[in-house]
Amino acid sequence: MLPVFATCCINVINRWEKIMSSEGSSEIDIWPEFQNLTGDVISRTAFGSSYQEGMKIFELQGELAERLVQSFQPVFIPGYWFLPTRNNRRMREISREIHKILCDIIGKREKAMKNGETNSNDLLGLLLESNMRQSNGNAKLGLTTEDVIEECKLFYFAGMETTSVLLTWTLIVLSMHPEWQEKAREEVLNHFGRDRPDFENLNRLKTVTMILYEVLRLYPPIVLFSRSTYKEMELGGIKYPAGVNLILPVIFIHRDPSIWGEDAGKFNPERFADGISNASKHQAAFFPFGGGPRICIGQNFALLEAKMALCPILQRFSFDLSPSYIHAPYTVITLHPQHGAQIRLKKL
Ligand code: HEM
Repeated sequence: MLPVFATCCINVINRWEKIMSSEGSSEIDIWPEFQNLTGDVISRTAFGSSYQEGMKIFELQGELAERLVQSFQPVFIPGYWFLPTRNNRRMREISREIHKILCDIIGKREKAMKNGETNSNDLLGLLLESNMRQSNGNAKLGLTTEDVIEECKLFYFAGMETTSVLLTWTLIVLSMHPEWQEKAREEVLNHFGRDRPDFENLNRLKTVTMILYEVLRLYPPIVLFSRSTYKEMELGGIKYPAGVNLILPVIFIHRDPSIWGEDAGKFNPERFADGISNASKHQAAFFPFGGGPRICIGQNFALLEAKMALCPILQRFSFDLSPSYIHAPYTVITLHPQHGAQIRLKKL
């Protein structure tokens, strides 16, 4: 995984260096840059050699998310989603296109695996291999192709959008707080100098980890998620029948002064100096990756990828906000910068 992260990050950094002016500075909207980066990473880790076909999926999923949000009505009209409006038709078209790309990738891979022509060191290979082993020729056992398609779609969306959002807000916030940018750079240079980061030392980056946690607290990529009661139960002194949908408003809890103190709205990574459990009054108050049995399976992947991307950026550039940047977080399933994230980079 780490070589994949490194290759993708270096491609981005090299491109940034190429577009620098002769004075060694330039303005870049890092939001699409990080979407490309995390799309590239997830395509390669999910689909290995078929990553280029996979890249098309993330463009389509981005459009699907935008259209899904557009389709929410101020007033709920039952059956609205089934009407053949332009938006609904396009959404169905996109879903069919994603389905077809995934079917083609899976079909090719299954054929190659049967012929012994491929290894299984990517997500798709692992899913198909474990499926073949489990079902052992019995089509009724194991995952169906549809199951594999759904797993790939989930992995793709969950893994790409969220991490690109995390990286984007991190650079924005470090531009707003140059003192923390400097602290992070110092730590990275102390550990790695100008060299490529290695796995062992990436896990030892304390300041960078505190910064990432504080960004996840203030700008959680998933601002809310839900749970349903499967039986009658009492929560906080209130009885709920089965089937009630409960919303967990991550962003509100992450910014609640009664939990985090009076400076809850301020960027202060120092609060995580003694770990997550000592950062607030309630251990479970920090939950950007959800919780319980359905907690995000990609949290270590995401944090490692974010650190791997931040290191070469801090090693090679200093950065601040462009005057054209407008701070406007808004939600299109994940928490986006509404007008982009224009950053001025300066070569070090
Ligand atoms: C900053 C990055 C990320 C954030 C903030 C994030 C957040 C979340 C959240 C809030 C959930 C729902 C958990 C729950 O219901 O308790 C989730 C689920 C999930 N995430 Fe992530 N995620 C991130 C990165 C990733 C990555 C990189 C991958 C894959 C490589 C991934 C794969 C998944 C999957 C497959 C699930 C569904 C798990 C299940 O339902 O059992 N996520 N994520």
